[in-house]
Amino acid sequence: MTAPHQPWDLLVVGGGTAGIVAAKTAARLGARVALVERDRIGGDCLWTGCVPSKALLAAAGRAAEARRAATLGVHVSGVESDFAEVMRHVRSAIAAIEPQDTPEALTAAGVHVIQGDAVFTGPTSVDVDGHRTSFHQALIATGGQPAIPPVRGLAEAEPLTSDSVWDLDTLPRRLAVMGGGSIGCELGQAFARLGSHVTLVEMAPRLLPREDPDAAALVHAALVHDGVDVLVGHQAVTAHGQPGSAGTLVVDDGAGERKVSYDALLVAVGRRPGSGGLGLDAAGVDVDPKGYVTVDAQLRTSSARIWAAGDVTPHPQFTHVAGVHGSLAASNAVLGVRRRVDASAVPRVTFTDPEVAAVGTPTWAHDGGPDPRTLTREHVDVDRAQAEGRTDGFSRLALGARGRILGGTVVGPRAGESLAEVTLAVRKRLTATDLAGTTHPYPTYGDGVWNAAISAVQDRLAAPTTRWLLTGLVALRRAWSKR
Ligand SMILES: Cc1cc2nc3c(=O)[nH]c(=O)nc-3n(C[C@H](O)[C@H](O)[C@H](O)COP(=O)(O)OP(=O)(O)OC[C@H]3O[C@@H](n4cnc5c(N)ncnc54)[C@H](O)[C@@H]3O)c2cc1C
Ligand SMILES: NC(=O)c1ccc[n+]([C@@H]2O[C@H](COP(=O)([O-])OP(=O)(O)OC[C@H]3O[C@@H](n4cnc5c(N)ncnc54)[C@H](O)[C@@H]3O)[C@@H](O)[C@H]2O)c1
Repeated sequence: MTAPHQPWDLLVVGGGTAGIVAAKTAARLGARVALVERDRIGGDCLWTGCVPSKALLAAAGRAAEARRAATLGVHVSGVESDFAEVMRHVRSAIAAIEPQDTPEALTAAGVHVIQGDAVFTGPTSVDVDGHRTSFHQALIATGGQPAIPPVRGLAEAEPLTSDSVWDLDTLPRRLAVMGGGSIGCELGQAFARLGSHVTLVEMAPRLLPREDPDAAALVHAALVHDGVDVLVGHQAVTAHGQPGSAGTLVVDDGAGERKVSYDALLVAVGRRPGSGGLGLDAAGVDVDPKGYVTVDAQLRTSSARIWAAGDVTPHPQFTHVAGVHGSLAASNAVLGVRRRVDASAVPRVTFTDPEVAAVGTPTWAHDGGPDPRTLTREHVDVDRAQAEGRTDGFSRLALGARGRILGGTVVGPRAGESLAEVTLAVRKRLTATDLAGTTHPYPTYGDGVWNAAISAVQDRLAAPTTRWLLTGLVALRRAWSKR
């Protein structure tokens, strides 16, 4: 291995989104940068996460659209999906995006790529497959892996995870999914729409436990409409099955056990951090009890020259967070500046149909707290939704003092796009009046958020003092007009 510039200004461990963005940022700033990746550059998002899941959802969505077209008077007969072709589409989406993330692309951006497994040997050095490399600053961006919960027989059954589900070449007739979070709901809906009989098992009392309950209820209804057997409040107790073959999952809702037979079992109950085997003790890097690398607001670890970003830290596990944090940590590391993480407006989208998009302060009472002040525009009152026959959604804003927009939840087609302005509003501390005074194009789903904001202004106009003032002004004007 050649190591022309040791010690590196920045050595990045992990070539997923956090590592790639960090390495490119540091190189752009003029630093001498190396990135170590043990597998494929691109990480979870490109190979097994966002890209394949959204490509699969797109195919499944087309099938659902074709079936739903009859409600608008368009009759499409014989809708069939060919799983092998669908998976070809998934792979072609990956192939189209991959060139941005190849070793050659990184080299062209000024990053030295080292293929291998990195292990820290001290606070300023790593070993990559036995070769010592030293650094002034390093960034840990090693992501995570799917978690397998300690359910009897589960590990032995070798279930599918979000890592391996993409290797399927035939559609499972019966798919059991453990976990009703983002992955479980997205993939459960996609497989159901493509023709699997899906049973979704979630131990919490509702799907998407981190989202507004009204949003979760709409997703639940949509999944049931797609033919998914949704079992909320069910804990998996035992799995009976051999690797790669049919089996049974025994689930319990507290009142009794029930057997779910499957041809394939997908486990989607969260991820664990990829901090094991990295030699973090030797580097003086602390992890929390769950194994996440602890970082301060500048993304510095407990070791002065080592930083961390992405899924290996306790921050929300999203590609956009990994990228923004990778860039921030890299500039702090190589410039010595003190940029801090801004957690006030981190948007998230679950790409089910309808989509669930949310940002900022929750739009529902949570953690035992009081109901927040919210304003909701149901999509039955949004003209675009009516025109498209897609009224299963809403736009909801959480407001603080003087109408400041603190958060929002949008549910509906392309809700993630509608959320962009709410994210900006939260980050820039805008008020409902700011949003209400901004002309929105008609007819769009954005009308939902706009009209929620307008109703906040209308509520203010209806307050007794304002009402009294306005009535007085109108009366004066009337008197003046009569002169
Ligand atoms: C099914 C699924 C769908 C998702 N959909 C979305 C979505 O729609 N939107 C969204 O925002 N997020 C989504 N996510 C989450 C998103 O994929 C992750 O948050 C993001 O990819 C994390 O990036 P990262 O750089 O932190 O880690 P990773 O992408 O996991 O990269 C870590 C890299 O480090 C390498 N590595 C680990 N240890 C070592 C070592 N010792 N030496 C060298 N290299 C090492 C690994 O091989 C890997 O390439 C999804 C995730 C899944 C699983
Ligand atoms: N659209 C997106 O942005 C997107 C999509 C997919 C994944 N992701 C990221 O990937 C991460 C992992 O996704 P995930 O869906 O695996 O995790 P998650 O944390 O979103 O959901 C896991 C779900 O599994 C349930 N669960 C836990 N143990 C269980 C058990 N033993 N039996 C039944 N249910 C159980 C939990 O109550 C929870 O609802 C997410 O945190 C998210 O950040 C993002």
